[in-house]
Amino acid sequence: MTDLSKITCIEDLRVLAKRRVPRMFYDYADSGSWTESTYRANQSDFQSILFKQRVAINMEGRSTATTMIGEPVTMPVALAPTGLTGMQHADGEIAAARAARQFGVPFTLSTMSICSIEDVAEHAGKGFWFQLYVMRDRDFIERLIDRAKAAGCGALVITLDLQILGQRHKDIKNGLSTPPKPTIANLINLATKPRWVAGMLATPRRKFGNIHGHVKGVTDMSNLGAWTADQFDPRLNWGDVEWIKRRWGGKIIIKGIMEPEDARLAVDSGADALIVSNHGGRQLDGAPSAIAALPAIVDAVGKQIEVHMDSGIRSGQDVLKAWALGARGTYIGRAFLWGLGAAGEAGVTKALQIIHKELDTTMAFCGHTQIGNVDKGIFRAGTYPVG
Ligand SMILES: Cc1cc2nc3c(=O)[nH]c(=O)nc-3n(C[C@H](O)[C@H](O)[C@H](O)COP(=O)(O)O)c2cc1C
Ligand SMILES: O=C(O)C(=O)c1ccccc1
Repeated sequence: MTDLSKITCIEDLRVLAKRRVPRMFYDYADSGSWTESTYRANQSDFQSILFKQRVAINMEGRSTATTMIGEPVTMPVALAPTGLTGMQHADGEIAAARAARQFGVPFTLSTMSICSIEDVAEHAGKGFWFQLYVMRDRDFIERLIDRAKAAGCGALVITLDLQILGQRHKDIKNGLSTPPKPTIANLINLATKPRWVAGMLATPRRKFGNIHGHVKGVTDMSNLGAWTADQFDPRLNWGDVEWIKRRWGGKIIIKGIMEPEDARLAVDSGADALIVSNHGGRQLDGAPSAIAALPAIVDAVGKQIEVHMDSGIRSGQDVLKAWALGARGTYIGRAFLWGLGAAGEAGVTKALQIIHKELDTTMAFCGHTQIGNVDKGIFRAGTYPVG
């Protein structure tokens, strides 16, 4: 067991993950597309918003508990769907789902996970959501939807911002694939990651669990970029959301909205929530940060639909800022992936503990004890909105 007692912030988890995770998979997570300017803006725009410090207000009896799409959560934070999570750590999706369940926050499983829906279902709690990527093969998508339903997933998160893949230079240079190819460079790098290798040798799961063995003819996914270009449906549109919603029959969350006009279409689609997101800066480089895009979307549709956000959250302070600007839920991607890479399930738990403590303490310093009462009044005038 790793001693996590000196780990005090998400940045510490990132540094440890970088040491323990093979370079190809560390780089895959810590990448944005092209110049990575949107990836950077996601964080720097959070930092430019300043709090108003209040004093001598009773801080006792604090609570960060609320609901996301009616689901009780201990704080408005869910684990974002992330592809290849089981390559950050052996059986990574199971580890993350267990940590989320224990903490009382939702876990979202990506279509592109290593552990399958069925693998994870045994370990996930009530907040087990499935993220859908729409492929050209509609029969496969229908089966995927049915599998998520059979596994008891409480919401379907439909991602609309990845019909094609934003180019991430490092993935191409590293020859990203799962399992990694036995090249000299990879073998040399793996030799420096004994914990990771030992974990992987103890599990059979190294390929895409929702896809391998479920789609006829799909065996070679070693070139992920080429495979995505081949399989993902570039014609995806709002009409598809309609048939998916009908087939699913449960709660729907639309992921990847950055503009009020698309937010209105998400409302029209009958979704229960939308996620303001630029995919963690991994798709359209040059798009604004998600925290900059959030206020206009809350203004446009916040009374009709639950607005969530992700992209750039690295602390509980960021969660509080998003909440105060109207996000009724947030998602963390890298923040939990780094915990996972650093120390498996315990590392994800650590990430959640860090974020919860930062959220709770900052709320108190801003003069509030109940997250439900927090609004824009916690900000210094002139430091928001950003962008
Ligand atoms: C390594 C990685 C893989 C991802 N894979 C998916 C995915 O399979 N499906 C999806 O909808 N979003 C995916 N995303 C985007 C996340 O769901 C989320 O929008 C993003 O990570 C939020 O930004 P953050 O990492 O700064 O918190 C991925 C993000 C990362 C970092
Ligand atoms: O890497 C990603 O951001 C992502 O969503 C994805 C896309 C295609 C395959 C695997 C993951």
